[in-house]
Amino acid sequence: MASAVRSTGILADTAIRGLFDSGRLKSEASLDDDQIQPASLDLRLGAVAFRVRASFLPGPAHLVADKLDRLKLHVIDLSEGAVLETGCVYIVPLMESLDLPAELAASANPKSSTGRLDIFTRVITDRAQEFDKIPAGYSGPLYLEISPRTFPIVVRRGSRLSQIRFRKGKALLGESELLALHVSDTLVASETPNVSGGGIALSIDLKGTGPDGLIGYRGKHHTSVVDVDRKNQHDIFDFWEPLFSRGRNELILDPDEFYILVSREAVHVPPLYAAEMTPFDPLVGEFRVHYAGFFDPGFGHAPAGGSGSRAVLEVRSHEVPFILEHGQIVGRLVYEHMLDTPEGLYGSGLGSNYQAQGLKLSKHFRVG
Ligand SMILES: O=c1ccn([C@H]2C[C@H](O)[C@@H](COP(=O)(O)OP(=O)(O)OP(=O)(O)O)O2)c(=O)[nH]1
Repeated sequence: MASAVRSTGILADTAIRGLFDSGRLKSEASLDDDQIQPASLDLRLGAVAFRVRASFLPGPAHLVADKLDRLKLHVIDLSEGAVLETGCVYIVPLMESLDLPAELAASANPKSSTGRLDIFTRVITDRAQEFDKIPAGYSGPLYLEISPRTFPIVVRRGSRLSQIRFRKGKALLGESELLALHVSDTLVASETPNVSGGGIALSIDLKGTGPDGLIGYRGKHHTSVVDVDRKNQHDIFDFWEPLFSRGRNELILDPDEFYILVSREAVHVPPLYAAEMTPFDPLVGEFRVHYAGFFDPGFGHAPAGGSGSRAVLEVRSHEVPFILEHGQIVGRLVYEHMLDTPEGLYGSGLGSNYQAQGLKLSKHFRVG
């Protein structure tokens, strides 16, 4: 594999390990074996959760801890596991903390498994004016805001709901670079690739691929709890209602319901790139696609067993019912350069859960 020679880009697994070795990244417990991913680090919950009245940003003059002193309603011990209820907002200090050098910034995103469970999460830093953005040179603790939307969840100290990427300088591909990469490496398997708005468009599949015409799932209400740390644990149909195309090629999104749908196109992230899904602007007011936006290097990459991987989309409509049509553009993938070649690629022996996926619910569910 060709190695990257760049001065800007997203840090790969080896460099993330290097951040720990040099004390730029710290954790109150030793790392889990699979915590470092090809282009990101999973963040772990600490031992307590603060139930707060409402979400907040500390703003430039405040530490999160000061705000918590004023806003906390209740402190929950996570050492043996605890239920976080839907509709409530919790703040959890994370085990990992940062002491970034001046040239390194970072950004956070829910893990795909977290997004697929409709758990709203955002990372907050001291003096933050934005969620999920960690400014270059940040030194201090990290906190996670958690608000389960559809299912109550069980979490515990060490649960991994969110992930962080480290970035040196500007790494984003411009549109001409993106088009050239698409021509050489087929990023999105479409006969008419749409490169615009800084990304390459993804559209929705509402025809269904299998003989039964399954197009997606809608989250049920008043379910049992989902344990975020247990795979293949819950029966799909206790939590999800399957949706079928029945020849209509469209889906009416009900307000305030949560849907898992899938992209029409297969997606590919070559090894020297990392991608992120962003909303498609003109439709932002009508519905929201995805919470979890990071796509790993190697996702959908044939040598890493990824041929044909679709993007799973987390969709929620806002105020009014909205008709989604087959082939409608719902998001864009933006690509960034990696600073170095990852040692491991998504899907290649890393225990990845979603390589070569079609329409796939989170790893917590099983059929039957
Ligand atoms: O909205 C999204 C976000 C990500 N992905 C894909 C691409 C990504 O590379 C893969 C895994 O994402 P992530 O690493 O966030 O998932 P995870 O929950 O940590 O699962 P894994 O254990 O497989 O890494 O899922 C989607 O299909 N839809």
